[in-house]
Amino acid sequence: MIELSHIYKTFEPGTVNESILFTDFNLSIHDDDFIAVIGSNGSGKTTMLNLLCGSLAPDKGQIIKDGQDITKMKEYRRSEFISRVYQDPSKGSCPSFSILENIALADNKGKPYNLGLGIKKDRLDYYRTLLETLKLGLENRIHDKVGSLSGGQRQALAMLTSTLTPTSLMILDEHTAALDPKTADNIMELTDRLVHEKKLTTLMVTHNLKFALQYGNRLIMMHQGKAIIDVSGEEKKDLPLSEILNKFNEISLEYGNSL
Ligand SMILES: Nc1ncnc2c1ncn2[C@@H]1O[C@H](COP(=O)(O)OP(=O)(O)OP(=O)(O)O)[C@@H](O)[C@H]1O
Repeated sequence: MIELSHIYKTFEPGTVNESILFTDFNLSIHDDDFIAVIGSNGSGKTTMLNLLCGSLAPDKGQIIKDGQDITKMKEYRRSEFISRVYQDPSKGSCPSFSILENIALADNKGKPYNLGLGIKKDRLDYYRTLLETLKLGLENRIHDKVGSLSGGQRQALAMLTSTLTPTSLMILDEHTAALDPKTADNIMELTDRLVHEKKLTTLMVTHNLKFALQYGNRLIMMHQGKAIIDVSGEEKKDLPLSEILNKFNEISLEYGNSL
């Protein structure tokens, strides 16, 4: 379990641009959670992910993993057990490396490794088998540079590489937002399959309400640094789209704009 406990975060405190975002924010992510996070722009979704990954420190509060306080743990150390797939497909892989090199690098995350030593035949066969599961024909292109792949292909590869080694939390940061609708559907199906096959604890931020309702066991809606909806199980399954749209309308009305 990973917890954000009594988190406070203010940006640019004491200046005219001061922005108080989190005031005693709490979130417990359980091991069997696949959480879809939705919310208005500026509601704090990315900041929440950054706090979990360690790219941002809270002003007050703790981040706890399985009872251990990791608040002060550096981001690179947390990356050993937290993986993140970004909105921009170019962020999840190295374009000047081949597909094979990218997979080998991910496979050897945290281990002393030298690309010059080469990749053993049985490992190569294993990587090909993994690539076959993506059903994109990438297993026949293992020596192609990743920079030559489409956004959808790169995102599929990023999903594969980020789940190659055991991970305690997979963070999906609007990972389908830059893809066309059909490719986004395919990546979501792949995501769902990997989450279930590997029993991944997953936190997915999305602006796609269809995906948020269709996938995951839990749905959280953020607004102004608070979780204004947090439903799971049957309650999530029964949640009508109209209720979410009404909430968005209420939020929007606060700012003087109805949907
Ligand atoms: N580094 C920063 N400096 C100043 N303000 C920031 C910083 N990062 C975030 N904020 C502010 O915190 C608030 C929440 O931002 P955040 O990016 O977490 O929202 P979000 O829910 O991810 O939005 P979006 O859906 O637009 O991506 C916003 O008001 C934003 O301007």
